[in-house]
Amino acid sequence: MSQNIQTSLPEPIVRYRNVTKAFDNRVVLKQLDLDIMPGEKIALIGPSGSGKTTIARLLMTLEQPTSGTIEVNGEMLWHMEHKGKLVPANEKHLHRMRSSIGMVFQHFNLFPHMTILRNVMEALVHVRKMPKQQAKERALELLHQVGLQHHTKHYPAQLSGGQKQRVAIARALVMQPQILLFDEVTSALDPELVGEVLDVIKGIADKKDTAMLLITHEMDFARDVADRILFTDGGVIVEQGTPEQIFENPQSPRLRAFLTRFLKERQYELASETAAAGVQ
Ligand SMILES: Nc1ncnc2c1ncn2[C@@H]1O[C@H](COP(=O)(O)OP(=O)(O)OP(=O)(O)O)[C@@H](O)[C@H]1O
Repeated sequence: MSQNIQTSLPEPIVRYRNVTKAFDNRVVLKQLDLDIMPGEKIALIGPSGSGKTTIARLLMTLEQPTSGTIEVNGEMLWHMEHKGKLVPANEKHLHRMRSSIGMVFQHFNLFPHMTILRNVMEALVHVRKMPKQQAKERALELLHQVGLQHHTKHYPAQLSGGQKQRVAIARALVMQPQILLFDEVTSALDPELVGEVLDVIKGIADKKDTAMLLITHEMDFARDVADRILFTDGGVIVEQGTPEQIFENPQSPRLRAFLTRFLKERQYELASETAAAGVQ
């Protein structure tokens, strides 16, 4: 007797279709097609100005596409149904869609007048309308997870850059987003603080089934964390693949040139660090 077993592939949680973005007639993203699967970890690499941040800002509703569509969980981000027709999204729709997406920025964006605990609780209480005690418990759990359980009463100004960034990560995680966006989260940090933030992100990537879009210039980190790497240049995805494919067998001349340049810069940095250490 044959059994009719139906296997259905999971649906992407994010779907960019033919998305173009122009600023003042200057096209910075060209006809982007991208699916992000549930739990998938994607690293976006590429030269400065290649459109990486724009990809994330479009999803975060900080920018609107010039053309094309973005769907989250099968629902249009920038459009909504009204009387059976698709109409431009209103603020309420955008707000609801945004609530399943978390973002961590380069410059932390913490509230300076609030304690670390309040910073992490704030959105639970005011956006999710969660009772304060429950929000506090959830926030404390997250602060523990990022290793800041002893700093809950401190203010952002009392923390190092790495600690501030870990608060920002806890604040994004506390909302239990389906997808987390990290935009160059270590590029404003002193080199000695980079590792602690990358370790926290790696820990989250290993433990949680949250999808992640990581924009990074840290190639070793991208290799460690990502399931898939996208290389963008000139507003298009030039090449994509597993970390092994991208770093060990790059196909396009643009990606090869980018990686070569990156390696040279890295060697130069290492040589400078070694020379500086020798002088001390
Ligand atoms: N609000 C804006 N107005 C005008 N131009 C913009 C705006 N935001 C981005 N751009 C331009 O769009 C292009 C792509 O920028 P984007 O920040 O997406 O690149 P990126 O790959 O993230 O670069 P980086 O690695 O330097 O952050 C750049 O040329 C940038 O100057």
